[in-house]
Amino acid sequence: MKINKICCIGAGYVGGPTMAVIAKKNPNIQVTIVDINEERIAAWNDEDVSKLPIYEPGLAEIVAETRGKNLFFSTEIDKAIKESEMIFISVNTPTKTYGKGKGMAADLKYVELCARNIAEVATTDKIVVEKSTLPVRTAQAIKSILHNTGSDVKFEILSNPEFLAEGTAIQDLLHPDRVLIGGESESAIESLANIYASWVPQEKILRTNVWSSELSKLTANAFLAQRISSINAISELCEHTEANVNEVARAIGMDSRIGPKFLNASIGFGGSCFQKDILNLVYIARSYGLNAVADYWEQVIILNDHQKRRFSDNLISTLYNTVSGKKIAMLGWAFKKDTNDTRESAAIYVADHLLSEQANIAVYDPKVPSKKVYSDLNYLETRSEEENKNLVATFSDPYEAVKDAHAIAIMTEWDEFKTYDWEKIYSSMKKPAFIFDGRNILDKAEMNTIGFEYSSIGQ
Ligand SMILES: NC(=O)c1ccc[n+]([C@@H]2O[C@H](COP(=O)([O-])OP(=O)(O)OC[C@H]3O[C@@H](n4cnc5c(N)ncnc54)[C@H](O)[C@@H]3O)[C@@H](O)[C@H]2O)c1
Ligand SMILES: O=c1ccn([C@@H]2O[C@H](COP(=O)(O)OP(=O)(O)O[C@H]3O[C@H](CO)[C@@H](O)[C@H](O)[C@H]3O)[C@@H](O)[C@H]2O)c(=O)[nH]1
Repeated sequence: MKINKICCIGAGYVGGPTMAVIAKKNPNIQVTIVDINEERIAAWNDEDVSKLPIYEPGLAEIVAETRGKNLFFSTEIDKAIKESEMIFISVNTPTKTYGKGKGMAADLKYVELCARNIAEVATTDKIVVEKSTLPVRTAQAIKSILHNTGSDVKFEILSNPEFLAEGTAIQDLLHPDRVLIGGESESAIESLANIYASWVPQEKILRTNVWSSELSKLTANAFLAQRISSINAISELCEHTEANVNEVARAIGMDSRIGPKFLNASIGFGGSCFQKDILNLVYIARSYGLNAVADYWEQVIILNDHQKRRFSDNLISTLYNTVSGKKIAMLGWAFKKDTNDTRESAAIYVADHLLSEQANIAVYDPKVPSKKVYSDLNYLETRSEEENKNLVATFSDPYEAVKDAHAIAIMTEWDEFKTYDWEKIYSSMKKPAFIFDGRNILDKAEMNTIGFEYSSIGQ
């Protein structure tokens, strides 16, 4: 099928950047991104591209170049579905918070709503592309909804999982390691492959069956997260021996079979994907009675929770076993650098623990707005919104955030933290002045020379 018009349902961290790059690389295809969230669409349409709802290096430039030409953002979902030959479903698939599979399975209600919406309004044949991360065999459910409309409209379903990482989304999209397309219909697969072929070499476009494609996405995330839990497990052992986790990571990473990437010990991984997708994998394995498989992958999450808790426990015990009434400055709130996304950020859980110990928390993050910090904490429902308001303060100037603090906790590896005037910071803090570097970004010897009591992960 020749594709002239694409619709993407879901203007989020995946839909926005992915479609912007598809539009840039395919100027003859009209791409419309739709969403039920009016505020989000309005922000995508803001004349000032620095106000886009998502911060990603390079994104604003591409939106400025393509928006209004062949890239459009709209809330008119039905119209966009009707007009397009190809529809991407890129809505959120969070962990279920209710009913069967609560806390484990992926909640597919948004995906199902999209399928029903497409089934209801489509009057011409469509290729429907699963861009969201979905459990194995979800395409089957979408197919069943679409094929039972009673009309003679034909639907082909493809799985095309996205592998971009936030903070590097545009570079990942422009230079993907691979593009994965799972499907039954060769012509539908080639229609989608042609769109990517505008900039991705053919040998990097993999074609598989639908289920391999769906499972590959969950597996890739499980393997990546497993590496982090593995190095984090070793970091704890390093802290009890004379070993240094950075040196260990470097030494093992030079083995070409292991490789150097994704071996940074940390306060634990965050983000909207790793935990959700592994829990989903565990749930699927258990639902087939594969308990050994489920237990194996679940350990990646257990270790990650342990790592976050260990960080806050260590902070409290180092501060003479109490943080009550003490000011703890948290540098960074996003789950990683170069994004304004805070979903599952370790900072939220560390702050919550410290607040339960009656600490006063001062937060500075270069990209996360103040109201997001409060909404993340309020969402946990550990204490009243008023208490969170009283105990937590947010700052737009890092030097103000750290003033009179008993300790600094580095939660995100923002590059700017390395460039701060740490002598100035030291002189403005309470003494002894502690730094808990959850990202191993500062130089221990330099911090000790300034006078800080410096501790990091696995050193
Ligand atoms: N964030 C990432 O880095 C990343 C990377 C790869 C894959 N994924 C997967 O991609 C999917 C989307 O993730 P995201 O981070 O973009 O989510 P997101 O929450 O940022 O965006 C999803 C958007 O879908 C909209 N939406 C929900 N239901 C809708 C409906 N029925 N009609 C129209 N709009 C609807 C929401 O309003 C929201 O704006 C998830 O399955 C996720 O696992 C995410
Ligand atoms: O060596 C490392 C690498 C990462 N992290 C942490 O791990 C989390 C996730 O980081 P990253 O994977 O870079 O970002 P995401 O945007 O979550 O991307 C992951 O999740 C996406 C959603 O499925 C996938 O598309 C990507 O391929 C996959 O990397 C963050 O908290 C990082 O700080 C570490 O602690 N140590």
